[in-house]
Amino acid sequence: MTEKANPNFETHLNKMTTALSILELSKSYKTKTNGVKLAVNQISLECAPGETFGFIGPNGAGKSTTIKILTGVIQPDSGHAYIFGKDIRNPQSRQGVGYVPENPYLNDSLTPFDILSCTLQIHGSKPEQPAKHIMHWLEELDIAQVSKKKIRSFSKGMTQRTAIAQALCINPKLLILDEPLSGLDPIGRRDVIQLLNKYKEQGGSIFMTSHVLYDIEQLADNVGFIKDGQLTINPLANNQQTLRVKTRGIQALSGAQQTSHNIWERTIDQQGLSTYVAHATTLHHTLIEITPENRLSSLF
Ligand SMILES: Nc1ncnc2c1ncn2[C@@H]1O[C@H](COP(=O)(O)OP(=O)(O)OP(=O)(O)O)[C@@H](O)[C@H]1O
Repeated sequence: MTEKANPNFETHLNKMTTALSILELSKSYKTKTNGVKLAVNQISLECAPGETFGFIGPNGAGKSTTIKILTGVIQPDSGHAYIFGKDIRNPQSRQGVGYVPENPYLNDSLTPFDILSCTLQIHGSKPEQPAKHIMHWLEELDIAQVSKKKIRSFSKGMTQRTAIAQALCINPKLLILDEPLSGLDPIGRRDVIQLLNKYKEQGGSIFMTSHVLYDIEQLADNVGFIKDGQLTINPLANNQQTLRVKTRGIQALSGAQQTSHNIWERTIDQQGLSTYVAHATTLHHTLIEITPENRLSSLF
């Protein structure tokens, strides 16, 4: 596509400074009953360099469809997207972009070492000592010991680790991650979150989906909530933090639920906290804990 053919050319020029920008992107599918399903409905968003954008929404909301468009797997019906100012219709835009798909498919006759080696070549990435560089990333993902084993013998978690090493080894200018933590055990999840935070600290940009909202809250600077193909940016921006208060006592507390014997829990906003705790104390309750509620979960 030429610049002149793009009706949003002026906006496009402004987007040269963003890691990712999406402008009124739409995609529909034909349904089995000859109908049309609008999977992505005129969505627009921006992810600045060095920013992590969390892209969340329920099953079937349009997340993977958006990611497939960005990664060139499918074409949009209309709209535009740019990676560091390059139109995604140009495959060059994806040079230097690390991608972890949902359920990564890796050629199972290859080894992690082969896969990272091919990936470096495809992206024109030329580390000084390629073998050492590859082993560094396999060590970071804790799969160095199986670097020469074929993927076909791997568990889901090991395959996922290989896909993440593959995305990171090119020193990516942008990471596009579709459920990157799925299939990982708790230690693996913690390690990968640490790696992603390190990548962020070094100025990396991330566009990611996750059903684990806690992970998004840990990593994302901005959040987009998509439902039925429609996107809301930072849906909780003006909401107050809510808190979960747990107390122990015999008497019932108004608004609280008894979750086990003599244990009472209630979600409350910050403003109401002191009154509620004072009320609980009057009724001889002991405060057990106050924890921040996962605010994003309230969107679902
Ligand atoms: N190839 C396809 N053909 C027809 N419909 C499709 C196709 N791919 C996705 N859809 C439909 O488009 C909508 C969006 O699907 P998509 O996979 O983008 O959702 P998602 O947000 O990634 O969901 P999940 O969280 O379950 O992965 C859904 O209604 C889905 O059934």
